[in-house]
Amino acid sequence: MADKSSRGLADVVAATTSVSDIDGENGRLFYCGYDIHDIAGRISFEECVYLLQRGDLPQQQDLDDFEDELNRSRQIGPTTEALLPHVVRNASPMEALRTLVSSLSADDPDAADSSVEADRRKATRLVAQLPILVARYEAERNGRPAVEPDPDLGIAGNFLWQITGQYPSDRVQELFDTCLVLHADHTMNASTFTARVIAATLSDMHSAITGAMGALRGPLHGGANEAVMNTLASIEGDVDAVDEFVRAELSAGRKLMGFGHRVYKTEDPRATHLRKMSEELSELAGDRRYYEFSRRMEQVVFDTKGLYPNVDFYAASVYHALGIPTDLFTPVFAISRMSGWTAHVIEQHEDNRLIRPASEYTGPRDRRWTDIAER
Ligand SMILES: CC(=O)SCCNC(=O)CCNC(=O)[C@H](O)C(C)(C)COP(=O)(O)OP(=O)(O)OC[C@H]1O[C@@H](n2cnc3c(N)ncnc32)[C@H](O)[C@@H]1OP(=O)(O)O
Ligand SMILES: O=C([O-])CC(=O)C(=O)O
Repeated sequence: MADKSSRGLADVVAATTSVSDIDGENGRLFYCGYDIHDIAGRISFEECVYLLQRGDLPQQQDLDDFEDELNRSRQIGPTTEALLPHVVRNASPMEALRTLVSSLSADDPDAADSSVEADRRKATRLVAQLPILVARYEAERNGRPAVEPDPDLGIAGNFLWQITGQYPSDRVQELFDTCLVLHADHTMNASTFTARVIAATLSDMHSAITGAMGALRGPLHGGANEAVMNTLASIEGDVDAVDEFVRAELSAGRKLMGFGHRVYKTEDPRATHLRKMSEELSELAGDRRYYEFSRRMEQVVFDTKGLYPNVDFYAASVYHALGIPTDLFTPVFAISRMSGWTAHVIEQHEDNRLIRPASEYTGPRDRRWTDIAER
């Protein structure tokens, strides 16, 4: 007989992993044993991807080789190229990207192979291809040719260059790079769990990642960063209007996106970094409005509900200050989380068992069939 169900699988250990770990009571996050406070701002996103997918930080030569491999892996195949204009016309960014990511398998030489070596090659390609797909989406919907990636820039710098058309300063590149590091992995969050469930049927990497994209999109998960920005932008007036807005939302029983977390009982350690980055980038952009609104909102939500901001909260004002369009915020999350998802799929395939939990039946029992004419 199975244990009683845990609503939303809270506190259920659904997998073993050596990719990341969280101490929710003390607000700590670790990637492969490294404290996020120790590595954020010190390792590049490329190093972080290497760490998550291979378990150790790279030596300089490993990193150089890995960066070369990423640069060579950006190309989008003909199937996805052909599909791109159609989905851009008819679908919002996360819908379009979910479909485009799925289509990448059609031209992937390792599509049908789920060996560790093939999974690693596909993981590298997916990490390199997704930022290009987002940039291509943005160019296509604005009816302009895509900006070519600059070989001197890393993933973070290139993305900003391709999206905004402006060459980012070293400091702006560093800050966005740190954002990508901060979002890279987070144990058994909903999208990673989805990816692992799919991988555990011995399905392929692209199927698992397509499912993860679908799970990330929801506003209770990665979609919250876009919702936060829409909330901030909807508040009219000066910073004092935030108090009234928050109280009205909470007393109407509505959730404020960007607050609360299933695991953290204290501040999300990623929010600590993003808050500082939001202030610095707002200064650089010469517009502190959304940073100050965010600070006030954080204070009022804490005073009224005792809730802390999660990773999505300050990400909103950070991405806005970087000039990223609001509906690309969740795609940016996906660009980063691709590193964690792919690492988990590799880990699942390396030591697989089908994931098939039990359920607790709550419907009626012992019913008797009656003919349709008599129901
Ligand atoms: C990358 C990420 O995915 S981070 C999370 C991004 N999502 C969001 O920011 C959406 C807003 N937050 C939430 O909906 C939740 O806090 C979640 C989904 C993150 C966590 O959910 P759960 O652990 O299931 O908590 P649950 O939704 O049951 O909330 C517990 C209580 O706190 C309240 N609560 C939780 N979050 C919020 C919020 N953001 N605003 C207002 N109230 C909240 C709930 O209403 C509930 O109150 P009740 O017990 O009086 O009914
Ligand atoms: O862990 C979670 O449930 C959500 C989260 O913060 C993330 O995926 O980064």
